[in-house]
Amino acid sequence: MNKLKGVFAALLIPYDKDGKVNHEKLEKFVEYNIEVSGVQGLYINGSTGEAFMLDSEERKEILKTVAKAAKGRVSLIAQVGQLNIYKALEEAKLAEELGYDAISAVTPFYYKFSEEQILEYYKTIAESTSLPLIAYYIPLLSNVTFSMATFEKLFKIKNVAGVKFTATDLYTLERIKAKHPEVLVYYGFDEQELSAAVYGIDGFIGSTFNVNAKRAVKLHELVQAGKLKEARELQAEINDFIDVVLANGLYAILKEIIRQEFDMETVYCRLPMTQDISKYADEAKKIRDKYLK
Ligand SMILES: CC(=O)N[C@@H]([C@@H](O)[C@H](O)[C@H](O)CO)[C@@H](O)CC(=O)C(=O)O
Repeated sequence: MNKLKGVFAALLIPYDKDGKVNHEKLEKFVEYNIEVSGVQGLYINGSTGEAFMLDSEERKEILKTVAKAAKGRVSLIAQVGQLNIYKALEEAKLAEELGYDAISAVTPFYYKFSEEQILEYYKTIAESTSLPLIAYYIPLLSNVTFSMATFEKLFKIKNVAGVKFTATDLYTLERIKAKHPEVLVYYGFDEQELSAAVYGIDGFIGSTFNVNAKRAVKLHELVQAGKLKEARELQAEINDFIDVVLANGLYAILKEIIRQEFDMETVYCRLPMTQDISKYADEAKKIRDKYLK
């Protein structure tokens, strides 16, 4: 399970102007994450990958390209959750065949599913492969909130090994870790890494780790060593960076920073996101020079 601990970037995806995934540039994005940013793992087809705007074939091709580019250097988690559970099962099977270390699945959204229906969704996906499954809990975007009782039922499902906890309810976070030390818990708000790390959680999954993972790894180490004053100072340094990134356009700035590293042609976001991010180039260069050199 150690392969599943640490700092994972929620991988950004370079799209072309026509909305197609640019796989040649995607390999570069993977290279940058591993060799420059210093990630310990990659979380594929999550929110940051704009994956909920893709069809299953596009998501499968991304899983293949990332596995090929990573060459076993870092751990890989494939997010397969979606409303079409049959496609989720296909993607989960593919991830297992490609040698991914785990699968993950966002809570089913849009329709008001009952607790029983949500647990059945997780059971169906979890039993479809031998891989550990990390539930992707993000009430902010999914509109699905679990009680502690629901989390307890979720963790009883065979192969459910953890939760990617992207919420500010640190009371529940602490209760999960205190009552289920065997469950892998990842925190999802990069700007609050310190607040979660003190509860002894296992890892972090986030967008800014595509370019700033080294600091997140260091912050985790400082907390584990009990050096909280230094950890607070580092979180402040990280948040100075996150402040300007959020103020300018999260995905745009982060994608531009990677693009500039390899002097690649323009990359895009996927509609309905703001597609053309080239106007952020100057700001991204300033941010990169100030915070990432
Ligand atoms: C709502 C959201 O996008 N949250 C991000 C954070 O990394 C977030 O971008 C960061 O904390 C800056 O606010 C991640 O939790 C999302 C994530 O891990 C994913 O893309 O699957």
